[in-house]
Amino acid sequence: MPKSPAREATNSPEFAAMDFETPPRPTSVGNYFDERALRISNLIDEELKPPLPAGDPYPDASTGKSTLQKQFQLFYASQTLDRERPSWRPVVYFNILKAVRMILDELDYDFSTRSQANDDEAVPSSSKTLLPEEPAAMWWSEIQELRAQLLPLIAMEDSLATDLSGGVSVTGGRTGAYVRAGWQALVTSTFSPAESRITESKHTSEVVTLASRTLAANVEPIKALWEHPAVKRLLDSRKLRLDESAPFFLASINRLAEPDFLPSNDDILNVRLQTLGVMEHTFPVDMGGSTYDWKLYDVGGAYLEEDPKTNRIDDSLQLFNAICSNKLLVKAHLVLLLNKADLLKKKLAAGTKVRKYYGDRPNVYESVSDYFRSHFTQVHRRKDIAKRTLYIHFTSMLDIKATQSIIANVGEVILRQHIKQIGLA
Ligand SMILES: Nc1nc2c(ncn2[C@@H]2O[C@H](COP(=O)(O)OP(=O)(O)OP(=O)(O)O)[C@@H](O)[C@H]2O)c(=O)[nH]1
Ligand SMILES: [Mg+2]
Repeated sequence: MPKSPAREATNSPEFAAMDFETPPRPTSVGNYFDERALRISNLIDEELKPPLPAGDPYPDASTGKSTLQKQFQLFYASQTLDRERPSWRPVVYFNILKAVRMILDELDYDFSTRSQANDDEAVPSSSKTLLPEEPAAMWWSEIQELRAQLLPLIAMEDSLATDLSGGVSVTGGRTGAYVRAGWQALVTSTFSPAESRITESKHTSEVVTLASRTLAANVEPIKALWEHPAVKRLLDSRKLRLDESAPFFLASINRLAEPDFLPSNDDILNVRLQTLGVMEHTFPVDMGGSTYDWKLYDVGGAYLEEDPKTNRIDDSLQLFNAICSNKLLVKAHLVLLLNKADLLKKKLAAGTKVRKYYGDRPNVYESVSDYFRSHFTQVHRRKDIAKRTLYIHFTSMLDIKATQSIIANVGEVILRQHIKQIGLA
């Protein structure tokens, strides 16, 4: 049987983000907190069970680190974000092309497996997935027609990815485009011999120009594909799992396909572009009248080895454990952002249940988030060698207003600490 292309492209285990193993048991008992910790410690190996609402994004390994970096940039250096705006255009195109290709691949796979099931006499009728009332043949010819129209567009995906990755070819299949430090210069700037320096210019690579034109010529088939009942059915049944950015971009295709399209802040925050290696960002920050350069290091998670047997919360708890007990970080402040809270809310509202050890607790955001938070608090309480204050925020990094207010708070805490240190010096 052919392998599902969409599942191949996103190899994360279902709901792994919410599924975790036993954290270490508390060493002391007796006080309320330890009892509570012990109880929590028994509430492990939990799983969130689908069903998933229509179009709900598939949880992937990317937690939103680069999105946080963009929010910092928006807060502390919005003029640099304005300058970079044109370089996000090909990334938006890439996200659209990838989504279109994944939809078509999954439709192919779905149709071929369903035909196989129906042809196979040995398959019990209950396993046959082709519903008798479904106008399969009709929608299949519609999809084939759309595919033929969209072929020139999806054929550009790889060259666009290579363009964005600055010539880095990505092995292991079409997993996406990767960017590393300086990528924006590759797609938006050009060398001006007359001025002997790198200048911002209107230069756009041929690939990007072609992608823009091809996209403009294909607005209708893209819309028809995205709104097609066969696609909706695949999304509802969770057979089709797209990048989180896909619904956002496909729903706005008219605007994005305009020839003079310039990405908005929301577009820039929504794009999915994997980070390669470590990228350093510098922000000038005013602290008590003097300007300091803050450095933000954005680490790419793409090449981190993930053990498919170790679930993500457990992974995060182990990492947080190492951070709290790391002597080199003893002078660092601890701010823990538990991101994508909007997705957690959405899933719980849609009836997704926290299963197993969660017991009879209410399956609502307040209770579930408190439960997750307490695991980290517990690790911090036991492992923080410097007895620091731990600031924990549940965040939704696509929400500009809320995230900017958190960044302002974090900034204030650091500023206060800094003034204290200067005072003590
Ligand atoms: N719904 C939702 N989506 C988010 C949130 N934060 C980030 N995203 C989206 O998640 C995707 C991945 O975000 P990135 O910031 O690229 O993730 P990353 O951690 O930098 O990933 P790597 O570079 O691969 O390690 C993007 O499409 C973001 O728009 C959030 O709070 N809620
Ligand atoms: Mg990143």
